[in-house]
Amino acid sequence: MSDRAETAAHAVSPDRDLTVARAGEAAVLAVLSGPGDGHADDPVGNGDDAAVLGPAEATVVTTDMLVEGTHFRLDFTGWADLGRRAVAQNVSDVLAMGADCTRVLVALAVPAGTTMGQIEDLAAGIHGEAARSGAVVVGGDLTRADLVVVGVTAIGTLPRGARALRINGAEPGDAVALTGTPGRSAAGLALLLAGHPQGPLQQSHRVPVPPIGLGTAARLAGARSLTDVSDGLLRDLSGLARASGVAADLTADALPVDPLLYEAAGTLGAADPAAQVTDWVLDGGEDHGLLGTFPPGTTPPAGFTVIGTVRAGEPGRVTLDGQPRVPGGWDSARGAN
Ligand SMILES: Nc1ncnc2c1ncn2[C@@H]1O[C@H](COP(=O)(O)OP(=O)(O)O)[C@@H](O)[C@H]1O
Ligand SMILES: Cc1ncc(C[n+]2csc(CCOP(=O)(O)OP(=O)(O)O)c2C)c(N)n1
Ligand SMILES: [Mg+2]
Ligand SMILES: [Mg+2]
Ligand SMILES: [Mg+2]
Repeated sequence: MSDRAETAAHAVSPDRDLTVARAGEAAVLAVLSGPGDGHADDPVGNGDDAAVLGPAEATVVTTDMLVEGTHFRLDFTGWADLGRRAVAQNVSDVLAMGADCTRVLVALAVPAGTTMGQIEDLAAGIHGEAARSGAVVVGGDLTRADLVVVGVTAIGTLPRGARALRINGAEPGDAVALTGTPGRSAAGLALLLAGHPQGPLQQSHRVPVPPIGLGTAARLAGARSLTDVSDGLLRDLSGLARASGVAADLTADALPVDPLLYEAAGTLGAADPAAQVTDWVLDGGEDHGLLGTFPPGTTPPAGFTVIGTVRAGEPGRVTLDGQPRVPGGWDSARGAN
């Protein structure tokens, strides 16, 4: 079979000249993922936060890149924070399977003029964040490029017999629950873009803090589904709901809102501060909180806030106080929506 024919076998877009930006993330990933069923031994193939390689090993594995200009700017983020963030956002996908991270590999591309001091700072961030997560660095790659790219592969383990927490396990009647306060990273980026370099929200943008241990805690508490919020609360909840074949209803009053977001909206002179805060909370992304669903009769672990419920309905549909909400957030092929 020619390369062309193999690609066409699982391509969803008939138009080879379409740009990725026009096609959108879902179409690009459908082509890149191939049949997507994974190896016959694997409890979870590609398509979730991380794959689970089986049968007996139950090894969880995931990879995410940080690309200069797309995910970070070196005038906003120092090298140590960049290293921490690259590890943290990958650990987050391991936690989201109900697992703990044990090992990471780091693929690094840097311009020729990068200094050893910068590499030392990057390494300190990488190893520091790995240690915080209970993981060690076991490999990587180094090459020269015009832009800085930090690609991390994170590996975790699930105890023998433990079930992975998928994005497709939510059922009507489940409570929807979230860790942390969403929107901090997006508000921090807005402040940085407006010329305010220092502050707790800006630091949350530079380095998200995934809740180590809470993926496992959610699994032990009986969670039926789990993901991490990288692209936006609404977008990631809608994706989980679609994969589960259910709808979800959020209650605005139940959303945990960091008061610093109102302060940021004021600093930025937002015309409608409350609307700006809601936008950050619902569509911000990059906070890497854990978002999951818990069946009736279970209690989400400390650190989770219940923000809504799952019901039978159009798969992926999300409402806020009864009103349908179209997710904004981030599409990896397009950028911001
Ligand atoms: N280049 C690729 N080839 C194959 N699968 C991919 C590729 N990029 C992403 N995927 C898969 O698509 C799904 C969504 O990816 P992504 O949006 O990066 O997940 P996350 O938001 O959890 O980091 C994941 O299951 C991932 O493994
Ligand atoms: C300079 C800059 N511009 C814009 C953003 C906003 N941003 C970039 S990627 C992203 C979403 C997450 O990225 P993605 O690669 O889709 O992560 P994944 O879902 O794979 O974990 C957001 C909100 C940013 N972090 N930095
Ligand atoms: Mg994820
Ligand atoms: Mg990813
Ligand atoms: Mg991710």
